[in-house]
Amino acid sequence: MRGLARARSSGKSAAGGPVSDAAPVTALLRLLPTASARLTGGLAALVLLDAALAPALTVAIGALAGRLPAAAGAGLDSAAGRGVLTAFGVLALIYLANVLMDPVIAGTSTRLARRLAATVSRMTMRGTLRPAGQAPLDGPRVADLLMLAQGRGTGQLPVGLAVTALPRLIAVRLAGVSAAGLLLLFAWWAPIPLVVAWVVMGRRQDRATRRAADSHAGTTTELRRAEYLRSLALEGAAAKEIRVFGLGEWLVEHFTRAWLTGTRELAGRRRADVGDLACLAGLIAAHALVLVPLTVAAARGDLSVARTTICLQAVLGTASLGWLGDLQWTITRAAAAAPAARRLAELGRGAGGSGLSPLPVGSGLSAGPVKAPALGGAPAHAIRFEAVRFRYPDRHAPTLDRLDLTVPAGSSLALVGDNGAGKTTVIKLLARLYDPAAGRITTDGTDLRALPPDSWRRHIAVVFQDFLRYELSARDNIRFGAVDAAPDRHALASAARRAGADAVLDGLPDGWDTPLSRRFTGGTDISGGQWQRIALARALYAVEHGARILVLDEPTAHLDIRAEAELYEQFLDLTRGLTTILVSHRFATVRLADRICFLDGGRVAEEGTHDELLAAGGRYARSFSLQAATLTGEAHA
Ligand SMILES: Nc1ncnc2c1ncn2[C@@H]1O[C@H](COP(=O)(O)OP(=O)(O)OP(=O)(O)O)[C@@H](O)[C@H]1O
Repeated sequence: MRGLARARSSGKSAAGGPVSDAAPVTALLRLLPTASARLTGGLAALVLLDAALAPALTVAIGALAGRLPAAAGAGLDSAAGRGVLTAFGVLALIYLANVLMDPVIAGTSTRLARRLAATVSRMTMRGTLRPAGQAPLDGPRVADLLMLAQGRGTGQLPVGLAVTALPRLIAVRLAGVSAAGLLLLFAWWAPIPLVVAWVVMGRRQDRATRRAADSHAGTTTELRRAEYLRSLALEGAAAKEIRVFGLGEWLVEHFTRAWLTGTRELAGRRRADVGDLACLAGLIAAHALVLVPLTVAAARGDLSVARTTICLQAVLGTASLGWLGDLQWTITRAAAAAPAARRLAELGRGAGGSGLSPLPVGSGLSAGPVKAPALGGAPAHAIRFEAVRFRYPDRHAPTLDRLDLTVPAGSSLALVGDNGAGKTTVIKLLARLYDPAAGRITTDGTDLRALPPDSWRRHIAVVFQDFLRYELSARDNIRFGAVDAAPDRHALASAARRAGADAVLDGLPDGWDTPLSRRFTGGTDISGGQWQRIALARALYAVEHGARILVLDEPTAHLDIRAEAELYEQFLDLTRGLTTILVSHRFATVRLADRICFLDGGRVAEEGTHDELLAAGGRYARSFSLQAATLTGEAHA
């Protein structure tokens, strides 16, 4: 939230783009019609009606009280008595309407709250998914916004609660306004001191609430750490490691520490100071200023019983213009998701928002969509990295530094190098998750930045090192390789067979429909190697639908020796006609490639076939011998 506060003062979104500056409640009010214009309109009408009933009730009580003295001795069948009965009847009707309004308003606001929660999630998801590149999503500021938009800030309440509380707040405020108006029955000046005193007091306390809300949200980096540690303990993914390494107590302790640090400012209660006491004194003085002359006028008979009763109720009613404690607190804390969602919804909008750079001026190519290269967009000749320089935003040193690399179309290239050499980064740049800071990447001479990222990506099928294990059906896991295409049973079966995933599917209780997670009914967990085959099948399904560049980042990492050997046997079949990039530390895998590049210091240090590189006796040859010696040693042991 500190990021938000800074962004507010600079007129920029914490998420990067320019957005309107909106306090939580204002942002919430703007979102409501988006959630449902019909329900918002209906709710506004109900709230206005409800607000009108409050002064009507006050007046009806006054009218009844005013008729009671005349009817006291005359009996109910007298004209005065009938007047009392009529006044009572009207009062009862207004009261009944007042009582009935509550459930109607509650029902309408609950329906609107449901819609709003969906709208906030939709805006957040769309905004987060919009940037074509990954850069706009990196960093703690977006992480803070995401947490707030999901209602996971500390002490934050579900956004729907703001909608259910808001009508009550508005009704109470309007009742305060009408109470102030009724005081005009006594004197034109009577509302002024009470309204001023309550409004000043209310604003003061409201500011203090906002400060507390802002300060607690400002610590979200620490609170996110706490949240992360808690989720590690409570969610299944880390259960094995936590037990094996005995991390349980460490997690509990560090969670507690992060939580307490993060919430310290929130926990610190505000003490009453001189300003508070002055406000209180002003409030007492304002009441005295009105009540004393009101009582005197009533005692002198200058004010009728009915008017006196109405005015006394009205004096008490003006308190609704002041601080409404829990109600305001609830709304402020629940509405915090609204500005965060609005800011996230702006992600990726405007120049540079995609996180990808436009084509440099003078490059000779238009920045708009260009005619796709031959073979439906896949390279017919080569993909080239030309003097590519790239640095991650939070890093000082470049990860790639004047990297020159050629991948001839239809051939396979292996990237090797030490941990952190930049192999995966090369893949990310090729998939345009990031763009180079300098240099360019071309496909048959066309700069990738001249191609719409989405259509370029259709030509690429990737099995990332940390590929996703979707907790969905096996079919969906594979179909996601070409999600826009109509599901094609033959293509699915062919991709599964080529990836060696058919045996995995045969073993599933419900075949293709089995959810690959025990968290879902009928679901099951599968092994790391089996997941790798499913991920490979996903990439091959993309190939079945036209992708011509296949990227395999550590394709054999989870495979057993037999499965690895099988992959080698099938390698030519799997990659035939494709431009293939292999990233691996396993030289047995690497040597299958037509050419091998050894990355070091952000550029290509050695390049050639396996035999050429061995003959050169450089880093590749030394790494290969080391691995071979280790494996031989293991075999002899
Ligand atoms: N999102 C990121 N933000 C900041 N730095 C990153 C990010 N991703 C990678 N890096 C850094 O960039 C460098 C290259 O990482 P990369 O993942 O490309 O290496 P790699 O050669 O694939 O490594 P490995 O063999 O360990 O998989 C590393 O120093 C890494 O810490």
